[in-house]
Amino acid sequence: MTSTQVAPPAAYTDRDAPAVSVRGLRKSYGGKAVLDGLDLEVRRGECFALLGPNGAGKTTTIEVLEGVRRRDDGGVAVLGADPATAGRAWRARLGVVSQGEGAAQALTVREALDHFAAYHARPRRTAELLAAVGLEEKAGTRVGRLSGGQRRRLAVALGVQGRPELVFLDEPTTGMDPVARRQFWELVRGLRAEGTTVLLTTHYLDEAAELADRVGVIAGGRLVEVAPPAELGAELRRIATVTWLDGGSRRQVRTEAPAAVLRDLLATTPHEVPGLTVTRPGLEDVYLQLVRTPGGDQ
Ligand SMILES: Nc1ncnc2c1ncn2[C@@H]1O[C@H](COP(=O)(O)OP(=O)(O)OP(=O)(O)O)[C@@H](O)[C@H]1O
Repeated sequence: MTSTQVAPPAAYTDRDAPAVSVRGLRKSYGGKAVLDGLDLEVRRGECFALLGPNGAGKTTTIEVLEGVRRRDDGGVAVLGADPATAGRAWRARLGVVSQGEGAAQALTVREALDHFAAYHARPRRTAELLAAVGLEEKAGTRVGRLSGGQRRRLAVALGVQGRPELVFLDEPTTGMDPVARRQFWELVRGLRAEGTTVLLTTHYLDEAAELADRVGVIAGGRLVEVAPPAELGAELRRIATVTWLDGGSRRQVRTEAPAAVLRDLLATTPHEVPGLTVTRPGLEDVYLQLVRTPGGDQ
């Protein structure tokens, strides 16, 4: 590995230092660069959502941060340590919900939670976890018999069982039904209220908007933009679209000054303007444009 060794300065142990700090992260598979100089900072106590198309490198990034994947180059500090060399004490401060299948198929849900509780110094109570992820009725069911969405719920419960300072959630709600997703959102809000730092990946933009203090979009191997969800793509959001019906046909104007367009329109129309709407791009529109930019040639 040619990675730049980040010698964490004393400040990194400070509660005010970022939970995650990444500079110039590079990773290739078979000569093809997936991460091409990615910079990322996650502040202590925030919920940060990593967005990006399939194959953009979100899981690769998270795995490098968890210390389970080697990087080719770049400086990485997670809770003040380099994940490539950090030890068990550091790992105990992390919670991980990965995309993979869990183990312990033969145990019941309750047995699995009780079993893994022994690995933590201060585990959350099994009953509390079962309630938090809505698996109380499945407590006596073998893990191997759970549905896909129920397995995700169990994975989330196991990921937060040890009261981690920083939790990585890689597509945590994939396969969950809408009720379970909302339950999960409550869980994440609770974690955040306790001061836990959360780094999650998701393809659900409503989820990112609901949960994240800031979102980052990966495209073309880099983070192309970082902002609070409502401010992402501020430039793109300046353009409003005014639409209305004119003699049965639909008219549309894209403008940075919708009020002026409306004034002109109302001045020339004696009655109501049929079908009049003013819209601005939402998070999804902005996201789609960001991942289509030259930086993110997906
Ligand atoms: N072990 C590996 N060997 C070879 N290529 C890999 C390996 N792991 C990932 N890749 C490739 O690297 C790219 C990034 O994969 P990664 O899983 O990080 O993307 P992602 O953003 O998490 O995607 P998704 O949204 O689909 O989960 C993909 O093209 C993938 O095929």
